Amino acid sequence: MGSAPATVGEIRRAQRADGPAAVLGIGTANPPTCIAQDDYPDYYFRVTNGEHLTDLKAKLTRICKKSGIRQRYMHLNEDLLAATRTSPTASHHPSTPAWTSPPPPSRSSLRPLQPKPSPIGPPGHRNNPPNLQHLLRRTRPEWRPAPRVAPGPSAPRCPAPCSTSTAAMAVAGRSSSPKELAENNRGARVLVACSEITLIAFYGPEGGCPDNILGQALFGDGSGAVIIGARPRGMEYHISNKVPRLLGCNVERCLIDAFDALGVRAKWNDLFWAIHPGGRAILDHIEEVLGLDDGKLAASRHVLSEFGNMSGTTVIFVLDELRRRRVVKKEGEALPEWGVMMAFGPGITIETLGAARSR
Ligand SMILES: CC(C)(COP(=O)(O)OP(=O)(O)OC[C@H]1O[C@@H](n2cnc3c(N)ncnc32)[C@H](O)[C@@H]1OP(=O)(O)O)[C@@H](O)C(=O)NCCC(=O)NCCSC(=O)CC(=O)O
Repeated sequence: MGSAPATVGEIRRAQRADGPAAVLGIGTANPPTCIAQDDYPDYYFRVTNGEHLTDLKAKLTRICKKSGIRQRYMHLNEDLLAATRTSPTASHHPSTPAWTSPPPPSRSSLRPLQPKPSPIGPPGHRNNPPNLQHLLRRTRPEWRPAPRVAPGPSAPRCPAPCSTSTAAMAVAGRSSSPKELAENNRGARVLVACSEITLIAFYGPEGGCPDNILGQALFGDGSGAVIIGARPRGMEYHISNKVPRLLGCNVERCLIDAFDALGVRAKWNDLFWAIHPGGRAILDHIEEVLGLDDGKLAASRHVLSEFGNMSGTTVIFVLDELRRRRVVKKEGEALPEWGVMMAFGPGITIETLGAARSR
């Protein structure tokens, strides 16, 4: 006898995610040309042949100073202007350079928009590129599903340019919103991508029309993307009290393997140490099992004391602290040639790196 067929309710429950949609990853990118806000008035009036509009330039300078903006990134730069400029007389305004249709920002003009791993996320996703089922992209002036990636009903439309990312992420109850896609499709990962470029609003200064100048002082180019999915497993700390001892029992084996691979015979007290200070007891156990002298783990203890355990970031702070300590070393003190960088993670994992000091 076969089992009873699944009910419609069971099928729908199986298709849907169990939890609410959440942002699982965030990525941002900007074009490589960065212009300091203090330099912008000179740059703008130079490239637009508007130096004679001294009052307007003074106005832009005042606006820039009060803008709270230190710098902006722009795809449009002087190389692109020079390459696309046609003739000075072809412009709409006498001071406005004219150019043929500039190319859209190429992939290579943006740093890779690799979504950063989120501190929350389903197992196996922390360091892996997500498997995306849906892509929503911002196209002026609306949000639409990208062709072929998210077939089906239209995406929600969010016409106000500055709020599009937020609106596109927040809008609920409409077909094909990221929230709907994520919650109605178990395991779905939705990429919401937004890219803004000032190129289409870049024009020369109009004498007698000071209103327009503000826009030239505010906007910059940037892209952002978020990955939305449902039922991420929130990160919870379950740290066994065996961790310090387990690490203590295994570090020596890891160190031997790391230095054997380098062909280096190391005495532990002859090394410098950058250990992830996961907890004071971990440092105590490692110090004890390796018979390390007092002070060998001082940089790790200092970072733990001053910053706590910042997970993966902590060991970089330790490296920086070692560098700082090297600068203020005592007269005649010999610096170790070789050292160890070591960090721990869930599982339990131990990552070990033997490295030589640069001269
Ligand atoms: C927590 C400690 C500072 C406590 O210091 P001591 O062990 O010297 O003190 P102690 O034995 O008197 O313990 C003090 C109290 O802490 C409690 N305690 C100790 N270890 C615990 C644990 N793992 N979980 C929950 N409670 C714990 C004890 O029961 C005790 O409770 P009571 O007072 O009620 O009796 C230390 O054990 C420590 O540094 N542990 C290592 C923490 C760790 O594993 N970090 C790795 C994080 S993961 C990581 O770093 C990697 C990553 O980010 O991915």
